[in-house]
Amino acid sequence: MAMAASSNSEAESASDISNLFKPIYLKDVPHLSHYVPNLQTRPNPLDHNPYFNTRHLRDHGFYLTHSDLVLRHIENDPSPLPRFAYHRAGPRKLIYFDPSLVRVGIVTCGGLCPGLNTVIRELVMGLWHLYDVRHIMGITAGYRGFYSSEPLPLNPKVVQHWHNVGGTLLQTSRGGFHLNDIVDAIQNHAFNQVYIIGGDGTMRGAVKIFEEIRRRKLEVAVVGIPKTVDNDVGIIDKSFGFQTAVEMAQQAISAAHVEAESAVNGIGLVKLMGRSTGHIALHATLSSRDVDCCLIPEIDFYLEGKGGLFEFLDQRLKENGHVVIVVAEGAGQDIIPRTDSQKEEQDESGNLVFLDVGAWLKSELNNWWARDHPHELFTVKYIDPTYMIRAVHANASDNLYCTLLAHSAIHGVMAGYTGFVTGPINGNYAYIPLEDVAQANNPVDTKDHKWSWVRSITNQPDFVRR
Ligand SMILES: Nc1ncnc2c1ncn2[C@@H]1O[C@H](COP(=O)(O)OP(=O)(O)OP(=O)(O)O)[C@@H](O)[C@H]1O
Ligand SMILES: O=P(O)(O)OC[C@H]1O[C@](O)(CO)[C@@H](O)[C@@H]1O
Ligand SMILES: [Mg+2]
Repeated sequence: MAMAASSNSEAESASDISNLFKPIYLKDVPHLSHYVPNLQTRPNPLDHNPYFNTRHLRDHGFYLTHSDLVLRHIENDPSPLPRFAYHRAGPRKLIYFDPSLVRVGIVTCGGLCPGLNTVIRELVMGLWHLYDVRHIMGITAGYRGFYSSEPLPLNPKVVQHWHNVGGTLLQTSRGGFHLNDIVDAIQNHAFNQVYIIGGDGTMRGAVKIFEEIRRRKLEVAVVGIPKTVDNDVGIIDKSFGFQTAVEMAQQAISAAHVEAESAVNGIGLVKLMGRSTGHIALHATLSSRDVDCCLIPEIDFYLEGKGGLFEFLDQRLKENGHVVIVVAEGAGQDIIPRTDSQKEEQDESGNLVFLDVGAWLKSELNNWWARDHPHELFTVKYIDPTYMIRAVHANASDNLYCTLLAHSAIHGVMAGYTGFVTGPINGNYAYIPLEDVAQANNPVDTKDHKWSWVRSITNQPDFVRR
């Protein structure tokens, strides 16, 4: 019997790994040589850089080749989904630009995120010290800066201390995306390398810029560096600044806990960023362990009745005397009453303006308690650290991440790639088609282990009406 069982399970595990041999499709990225004829190549200047030993042999040398790939899924995925591979980021033996003729434009768009200034600094440092590029310009105040203001000359001396400063010293903005004005400005400034740092909206704009540049057959490489404190950009492992934001959120949660615990029937309510994804709220909840309930945009919730939030809070207050709630800014937007004009309100980029879910919840909580427990003490302390978690400089690990991102972007552009994004996939830096990143979003997967883990430590309801 034992023998039969063991050979059965061996046969099962042997057949289980057949998916490892599914075909792998390469997600190629565009290259300048695809549409610009007769491009000259030259040896990589790293050959003569005293800090790099380019003759040092790994398996096949210091430089990466077209065959160095990163797999999208490294686990044995039993689903019928296809398997994809991306070009691995890093220096190439031959480059497609004469460094003395390179003219760089760097722009930051969208909301702030810890690490923006580090990425800019490392782009400047890397271009200057690795590739001897001397003409580097910062475009000020987002996409509109291309056509509405003079660029800011950047060099190592100017950017030396930028990694110690939050925000973006180039400034940023929303809106102002006028494709032809932007590409005309790129031509007028004779930029041939454009580094675009921003979130999902920025990447969608970058695709259009790249396509227009290709349509005009300009010898200009366009690279996107994904930035989003919400971690809502897909394909890459996570976005820079996200970890810093989660770390900063701990202070708010901890304060909410102290306030709630020090009151009779105290509720500490913390609103964290996350327009369409609850990653910050989820990760902050898991790291803190003081949170009783985490509300995210991916899960609808309701207040009244069986299985609702109030029933859960009632119970938890009876058990513990206090409750800490973390709510992502995009949660509950469907159930907050809106006036007609609020339904229409958009920011300059066309994103719907959200109502303050924290303020609404606070008022609903107070009404509920006054109605159901009129003679008992009750306190809601609402903490909204919104900008405090993103308007800070990057922590050590995000700073390192920003450096690797910037250098990966530079190596890819110098090698002639264009219309791509660089970012880590399974811990390895890769070149990903811009279009794919612009289309991919990254919601919290509420069916996977991480969300189950949240539910298991908070024991909060699943908000499924039964
Ligand atoms: N579909 C689009 N096509 C062209 N440009 C776009 C598009 N969506 C947004 N943009 C432009 O990209 C810039 C940034 O967009 P947005 O304000 O949505 O921020 P984001 O890049 O998504 O960053 P975040 O959401 O993390 O703050 C703006 O200048 C906006 O006009
Ligand atoms: O107030 P701002 O600068 O428009 O930014 C707020 C938004 O930016 C983000 O930080 C990133 O999209 C969101 O979480 C938030 O809704
Ligand atoms: Mg966005």
